Amino acid sequence: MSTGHQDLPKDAGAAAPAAISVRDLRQSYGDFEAVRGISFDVAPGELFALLGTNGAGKTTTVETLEGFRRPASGTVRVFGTDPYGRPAALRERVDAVLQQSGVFAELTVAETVDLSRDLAADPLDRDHVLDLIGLADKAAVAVQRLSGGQKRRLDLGLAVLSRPEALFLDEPTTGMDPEARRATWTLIADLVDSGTAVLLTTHYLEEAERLADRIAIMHRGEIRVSGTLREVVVGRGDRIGFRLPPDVRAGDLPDLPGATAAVESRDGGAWAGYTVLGDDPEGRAHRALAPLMEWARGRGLTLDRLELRSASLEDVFLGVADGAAGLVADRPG
Ligand SMILES: Nc1ncnc2c1ncn2[C@@H]1O[C@H](COP(=O)(O)OP(=O)(O)OP(=O)(O)O)[C@@H](O)[C@H]1O
Repeated sequence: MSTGHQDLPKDAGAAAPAAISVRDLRQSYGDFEAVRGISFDVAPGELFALLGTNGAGKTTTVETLEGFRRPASGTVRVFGTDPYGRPAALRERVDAVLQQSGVFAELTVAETVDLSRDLAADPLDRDHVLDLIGLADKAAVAVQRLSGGQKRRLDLGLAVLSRPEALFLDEPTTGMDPEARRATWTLIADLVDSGTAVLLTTHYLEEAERLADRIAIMHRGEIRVSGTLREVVVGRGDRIGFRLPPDVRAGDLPDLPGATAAVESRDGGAWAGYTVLGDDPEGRAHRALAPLMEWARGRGLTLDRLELRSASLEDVFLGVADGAAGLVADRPG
C-alpha cells in the first residue's frame, strides 16, 4: 500500500512538508506566456482549488505538475521530486483526472478498471471502486456506451484505485448530474481526510466552497487572489439587502457605518443593497444592521425580504474577472 506519508522529505521549519510545490512557474506556447510566475503549495491532507477564467492557465499548470511539460522557468516539485518526464518514483504515488480521458472505448467498465488495477501496487478491489463511483450496474457495459458524466466517474475511479498520495483533478465533475457531483464530492473529501493532497481545478464555485481548504483564482496567467474561503471573501464585504419600501427613495436611505448603499431594479421592483466593509469583519454586519433597524422602526417601516449575507466566492470571482481584485485580501507574491 502506498498511502504511508511518514517517508516524505522533511522540510525544516514547516509543520507539514508540501506534497505539491510551485515556485515562480512560467509557461509559454511560442511567444504567448500562458502562466506568468505563480507560486503555491499543497500539503498532505489538503485540497487546494485552482479557479480561474477560461484560458487563465490552470490546465497548463496541472499538466506541468503531472510531468507532461517542462517549466519555461521556475520550479515545480511533487514530494520533493521534479515531475517532468513522469519519473517512476512519482507514478506510484500520484494520479490524475485530466481533461482528456485516456481509456479504450471498446473495453468494458470492469475490464478498464482491471487494466488500471494491474498497473497499481496495491489497488482497491474492483467492486469497491465500482461502488465508489456508482457504476456497479455498468460493469459489463463498453466504455463507449457510457454517458459523458458516467465516463467522468470512471476516470475518477481509475485515478483513486491506486490510493494516490497526491491527486490532480482537472474539472473532474464536468458533465455530472447534481447527484453524481455530490457523491463525487464525498469521495474526494474522504480521500483528503485520509491524507491525500488534492489539486482541483473547477468552474463550479460551489464545488470549491464545499471542498477546498484553500483557493487561488487565476486570471491571464497570474494568481490574483488566494487564501482560505473566509480570507478571500472577507475583503469584498458583507451584503444587506431588502425591497425598497413604497414611498422611500434612494436618497432617503440612512448612512450605515462602513457601508455604501445602492438601489437596483430587479424582479419588477426596486431593491436596496448595502455593501459593508470595515476593519472588523466579525462585527461589522451587526454594527451596520442595528442603525438600519432603528431607522425602519422610527419610520414605521417593515423591510420586506431583508437579507444579510457574506460576499460569496462568485462575488470574488466576478471581481477578479472584471479586474477589480484589488479589494481582496492575501495576494501571493
Ligand atoms: N497547446 C497550446 N498551444 C498554444 N496555446 C495554448 C495551448 N494550450 C493552451 N494554450 C493557451 O494557453 C492559455 C492557457 O490555457 P489553459 O488550458 O491552461 O487554460 P485554463 O485555465 O485551463 O482554461 P479553461 O478554464 O478554459 O479550461 C490559453 O490562452 C490557451 O489558449
